[in-house]
Amino acid sequence: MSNPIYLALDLPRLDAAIALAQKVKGHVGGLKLGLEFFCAHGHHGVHEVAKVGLPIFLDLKLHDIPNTVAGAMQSIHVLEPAIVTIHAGGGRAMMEDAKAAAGEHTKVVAVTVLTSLDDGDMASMGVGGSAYDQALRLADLAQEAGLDGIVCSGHEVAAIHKRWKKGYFVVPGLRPADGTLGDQKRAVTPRAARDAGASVLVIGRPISRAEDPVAAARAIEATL
Ligand SMILES: O=C(O)c1cc(=O)[nH]c(=O)n1[C@@H]1O[C@H](COP(=O)(O)O)[C@@H](O)[C@H]1O
Repeated sequence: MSNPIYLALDLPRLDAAIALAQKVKGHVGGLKLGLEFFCAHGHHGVHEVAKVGLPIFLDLKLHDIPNTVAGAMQSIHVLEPAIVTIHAGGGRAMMEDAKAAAGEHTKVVAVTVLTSLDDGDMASMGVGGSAYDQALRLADLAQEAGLDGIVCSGHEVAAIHKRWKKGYFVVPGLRPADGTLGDQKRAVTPRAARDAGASVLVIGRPISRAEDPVAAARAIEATL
């Protein structure tokens, strides 16, 4: 099985992101470029990081009216990302149009409930039920819309897997057993997420902020 870890390169500097990717590339299976990186470096930055030679996950979390999201998907065709994120909360028509506009080899996955949110946040946003309930509802909607998969926490992935056998499941909010949570509220260990059926394990700060990122990546890889 190929390495399921995608390293989140949430760094403001292009040279630092490339240097980190080069260092750990033997211990991760792909590189995730998110909003911090894309807003700073755009297409040029993606092309530069792609030279490291690993698949690119473009985490743009698109969320707008269907026409605008479809246009954005077309604008990133040329980057040939392996994975792109949109928000399931944009609704079924938005997800359908995003998938229709995506490149043939790009997996389009919808974020259900961010791993930085918990049941209290659901209540404060007027969402009925728990974060778990909402993640399952939005995963069903993403499946109906014909997407490739979803992003969810390690707490829901097993239940969603049961309802969507061929889905592609991206799980962030991962922390080693002794890791610092930071802003993540629904965290599990990388091993627990993999055992629950995650296809992709997104890991950022536990590697990028470690004193020795290579040792941290190796240690996580060894638990899988
Ligand atoms: O779409 C994502 O990748 C994502 C969804 C989510 O619910 N939670 C989440 O943390 N992420 C991303 O996953 C990465 C997690 O980073 P760390 O918390 O540093 O491991 C960040 O780049 C987030 O943008």
